[in-house]
Amino acid sequence: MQAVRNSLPRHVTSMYKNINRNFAANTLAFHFLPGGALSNLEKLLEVFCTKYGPIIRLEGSFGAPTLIFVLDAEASAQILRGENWIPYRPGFASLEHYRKTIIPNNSDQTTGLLTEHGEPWKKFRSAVNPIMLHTKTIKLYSKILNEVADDMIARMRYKRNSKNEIEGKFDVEMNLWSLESIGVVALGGRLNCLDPNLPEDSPARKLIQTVHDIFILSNELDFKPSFWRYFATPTYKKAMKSYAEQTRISEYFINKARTEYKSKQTNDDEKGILEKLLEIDERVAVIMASDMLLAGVDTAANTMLGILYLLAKNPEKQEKLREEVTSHSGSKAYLKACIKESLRMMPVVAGNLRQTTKEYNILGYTIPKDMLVTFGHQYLSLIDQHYPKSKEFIPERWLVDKTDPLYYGNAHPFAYSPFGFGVRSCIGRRIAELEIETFLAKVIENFKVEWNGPPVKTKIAAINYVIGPYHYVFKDV
Ligand code: HEM
Repeated sequence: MQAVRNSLPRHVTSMYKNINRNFAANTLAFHFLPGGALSNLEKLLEVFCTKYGPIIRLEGSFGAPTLIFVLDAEASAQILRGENWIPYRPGFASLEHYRKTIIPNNSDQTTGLLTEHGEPWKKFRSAVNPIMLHTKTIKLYSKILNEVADDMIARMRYKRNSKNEIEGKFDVEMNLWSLESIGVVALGGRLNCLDPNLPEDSPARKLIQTVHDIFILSNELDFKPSFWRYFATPTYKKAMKSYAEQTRISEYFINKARTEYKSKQTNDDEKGILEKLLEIDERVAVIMASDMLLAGVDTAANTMLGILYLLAKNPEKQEKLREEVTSHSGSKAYLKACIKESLRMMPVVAGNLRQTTKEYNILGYTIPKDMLVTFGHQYLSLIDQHYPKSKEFIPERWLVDKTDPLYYGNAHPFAYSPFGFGVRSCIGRRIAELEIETFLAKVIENFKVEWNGPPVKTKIAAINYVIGPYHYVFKDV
């Protein structure tokens, strides 16, 4: 059996090298491709797949690892299932370095879901799963997430100009909403990110700034070429400071929440995620809170940016959603379908990643042990073979029955994977869905969303970002 093909024409090999120079260990970093737009990546993968087949090897260079692209749903299924005992997903290298080497006496301590692998990851995940994935506990946040959504709607009205556009950077606005939302879960209370009069020196404002800095800095260190592994670069120093600051402020909020919990008697049914995590171990609570703040802000914010864009471009679908939302029937079927469809077309994570723990022989290729493999689910969910009329926003495909050619169940189940797969899939999925459902329903109830400009641009850094200029228009319903 031949090892994964790498007998490529010279120009393609050199293009690969360019790619790999910018490729870091945990995800795709294709923003440097000409134009930096996501469509380029899709086109590139389409060309690769047609020319070289569904399994492609990108040779590593300049310290970046070699990467295998899997662009076949069944092959993805075989590897992801084969790796589902203790999945190894490398990444967040600078954060891992901070948690394992910079924090004193921490080398033998668990550091959390984003930075652990193997048995330590499994132990941590087993401890937090029953709390983080408990439907009843998640539902406790409905009321407060409604309040956050109401406040965000008020903020949007306040920020709107005479043309019904939001002044300033709309992505930052969405980040404030998502940080406020995940803050109530991770830190047990409101951060007041949405308050225009929040004092400059408040811990909340510092946390907002620190989380923002971390997104920028970790992207620089983890996904772009950098010498921080050899010496302390200025970006490295800033990142270490930000990681420390985030831990310090998280501890501050958690201690505050702990004091409040102590003064009131709550029965088990009313205890939220933070309260329950604190009962396991304060360390676990602080780490989990930090990871929620890191993993839960840009992801939810960019998902919202994508959904609002797709609904703006499909006014009749938006109207249908508005009918459901304003009927107050309690049904969320179309709302959920719109979110699923949006995550199919504009998923925030383009490709899941695993490091193989054994050799695989698939489709005539050998994928050795210890290879980084990325599964191109965004590519797969945008081809007609899996989703007919794949480039069209059709939420109905998630609702129709088997007899309809659009029925989503006709697609291979591994063609769609916005929250990852198996035991290592997104632990914040239910929280994210509740946040997004709550806020999206309010937006559609209050505003007719339009897009007044050329097609939206996206870029891939650690995740898919919807980038400006933002041409959203929010007219009163
Ligand atoms: C729409 C929003 C979100 C999307 C699309 C998303 C997507 C993902 C994906 C694809 C993964 C990798 C899964 C895998 O490797 O199989 C992941 C992991 C993770 N996500 Fe999310 N996520 C979202 C929101 C959130 C939120 C709100 C939180 C906060 C609780 C969160 C916390 C995490 C954590 C901690 C992990 C690592 C899990 C582990 O390794 O065990 N995510 N997410």
